[in-house]
Order: sequence, then structure tokens, then C-alpha cells
Amino acid sequence: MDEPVLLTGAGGRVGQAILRGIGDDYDWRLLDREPLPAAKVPDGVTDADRYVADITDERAVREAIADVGAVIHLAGDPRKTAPWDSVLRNNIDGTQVVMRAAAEAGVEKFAFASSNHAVGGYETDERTPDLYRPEDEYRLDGSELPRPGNLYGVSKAAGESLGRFYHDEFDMSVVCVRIGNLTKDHPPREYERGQAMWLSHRDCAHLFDRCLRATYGYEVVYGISDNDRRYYSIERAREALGYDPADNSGDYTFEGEPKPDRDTETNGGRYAAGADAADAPAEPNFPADPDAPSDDA
Ligand SMILES: NC(=O)C1=CN([C@@H]2O[C@H](COP(=O)(O)OP(=O)(O)OC[C@H]3O[C@@H](n4cnc5c(N)ncnc54)[C@H](O)[C@@H]3O)[C@@H](O)[C@H]2O)C=CC1
Ligand SMILES: O=C1O[C@H](COP(=O)(O)O)[C@@H](O)[C@H](O)[C@H]1O
Repeated sequence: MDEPVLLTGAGGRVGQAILRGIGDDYDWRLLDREPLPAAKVPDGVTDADRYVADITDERAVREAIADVGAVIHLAGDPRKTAPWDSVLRNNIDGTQVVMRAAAEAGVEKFAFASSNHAVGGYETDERTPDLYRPEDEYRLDGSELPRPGNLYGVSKAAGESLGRFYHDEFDMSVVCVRIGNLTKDHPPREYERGQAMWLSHRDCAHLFDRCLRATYGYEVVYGISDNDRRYYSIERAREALGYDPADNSGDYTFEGEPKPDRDTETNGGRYAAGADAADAPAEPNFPADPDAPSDDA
């Protein structure tokens, strides 16, 4: 892609996983409401390509989006316990502002960070915990209706609907990636559900790279690694995007240690020296999620 790619929420966990993996491969514009320290910015991204702005600020978003070829939209409140006023503003209104600006500017491709929580309601008492185990064959494949388990999930389902609308009305290519659980270096520890939906950093970067390179219309795909435990199919991501994940939470023990007989070289990041510093948000942007696993960065 010759034109710049706008990455919203660039300073967060997902944004940094993407930039550490494919930061050298595109001409980026980075937008975040928090200023990005140098350790979070790939070489070659000038000050002029860094936007400190809220995604609900229409003027700032239109300026950042002018002449870009693609958008990866991550900015928002990622907490599954987020209250309605926050998801309404940051996730629903913010996504509407970014998608509308993209569609009106003639952006070709738009990748939206949806979430497993858009379909959390499928994890019924009858299905769990078997659902999280390797021998279970139940699969969601992206063709099912959203079934949010919380208001955060509702906001992600709303984002998917906005994507459908802007694809149908403006012919913008839109892919909604229902991201599982991104953690660095190892799957979530002692957490069956998290291990079933693990997305490693390098698979995350590769998946969004495919979102920028593939040809598609409107897609809903799952963003997880090639885990033995899973209840999300990655077939659609393979078919529509050419996603070919490298990692598998089954290569780790339940405690998150690499199994000795498996290849678990997962951390192909380019900012080796600054990786730890770049991993944690400089400041918490939302109050901490009390249910969040402590090793989730
Ligand atoms: N980390 C994960 O495992 C998963 C993440 N997601 C989604 O991926 C996206 C990114 O998540 P993370 O990187 O984990 O979150 P994060 O909180 O680490 O990063 C979000 C970034 O967006 C920025 N931001 C938030 N609201 C903003 C606004 N109104 N205007 C401008 N910037 C704003 C924050 O400053 C932050 O740098 C979110 O939309 C989240 O819902 C979905 C599923 C799983
Ligand atoms: O959407 C998200 O999902 C992941 C995984 O959910 P969890 O219920 O297993 O914690 C979460 O870590 C992330 O913060 C959130 O944005």
C-alpha cells in the first residue's frame, strides 16, 4: 500500500503489538489522545504524522484521515466492565466519527478492533467450561449474530454494524476483527478461557498486516492464534485475509511456561530494547478493570 495508514489507539497494547511487528512496513499516521513517547513510535514517523486527539473530535479526525489509504481503528475503552457513558462516547460515537470520516474521504480499507465480548453470550452455563477445552468441537465462525455479554460487547457489536453500513453505502472495504486475548510472550496464565482465545503479539501484527493487504468487502473474523483450545474458528480469517498464525497456546503449560518440546519463539518484536517500556500504557487512560488478568500486557 503506497498511501499512509492511520492507526488509532497507537499507544495501547494492540497498537504497540502491531507497530513492533510491522512498524517498518508502512507509512504510518498515529493517533492517540495520549502523547506517544519516542519508544512507542517507529523510526521514520515524523511529528507531523503523530496526532494527539480524541476520536470524537471530528475536525482532528478528518485532518488525520486526509489522503490515507487504510485505517486500523483501535482507540476506545477496552474494559469489559466499562460503563455505558464511556462506551457510548469512546467506542460507539468515536467509531462513528472515524468510520464516517474514512468513508467520506474515500479510504479503501478499514480494520475495526471488535472483541470476543461481542459474542460473550454464547458462553452459556451449559457450554462452559467444556467450550474452552481442546476436545470440544463447538465453534463460532463470524457468521453468527452478535450476542454481547456486557455493555462493552454491545459497543463492539455497534461498531460492527457501523462497518456494515459504511461498506454498503460507501463501498469501503471493512473487516471487523473479534480480537481474543492479546498477551505478550506467553498465553494468559492458568486461565482456560484466555488460552482458548490467545492472540500472540506476532500473530496480531500478521493479522492486521493481512487486513491491510488482502482484498475483501465486509468481513467479520476472529483474531486468535492457532490454539488447540478454541471455540472461535479462524477459517474465515484464513480464507478472506490469508491469515496464517504461527502460535498456539497449546505449546505452553497451563501455567504459561513453554513446553520443552515445542517451538515457542513468539516475540518477534523489532523494538527489543524498548519493548518492556513500550508495553505498558504510559498512564492508565481508564480506571483499572478489576477483572483483568495481571499479566495481560
Ligand atoms: N487487548 C486485547 O486483548 C483486546 C483488545 N480489543 C480492542 O482493541 C482495541 C485496543 O485495545 P488495547 O490496545 O488493549 O487497549 P489500550 O487501552 O491498551 O489502548 C487503547 C488506546 O486508545 C487510546 N484511546 C482510548 N480512547 C480514546 C479516544 N476517545 N480517543 C483517542 N484515543 C483513545 C488510549 O489512549 C490507548 O492508547 C480496543 O478497541 C479494544 O476494545 C478487543 C479485544 C481484545
Ligand atoms: O475485549 C477484550 O477482551 C480481552 C479478553 O477478555 P477477558 O474477559 O478474558 O479479559 C481483554 O483482556 C481486553 O482487555 C478486552 O479489551
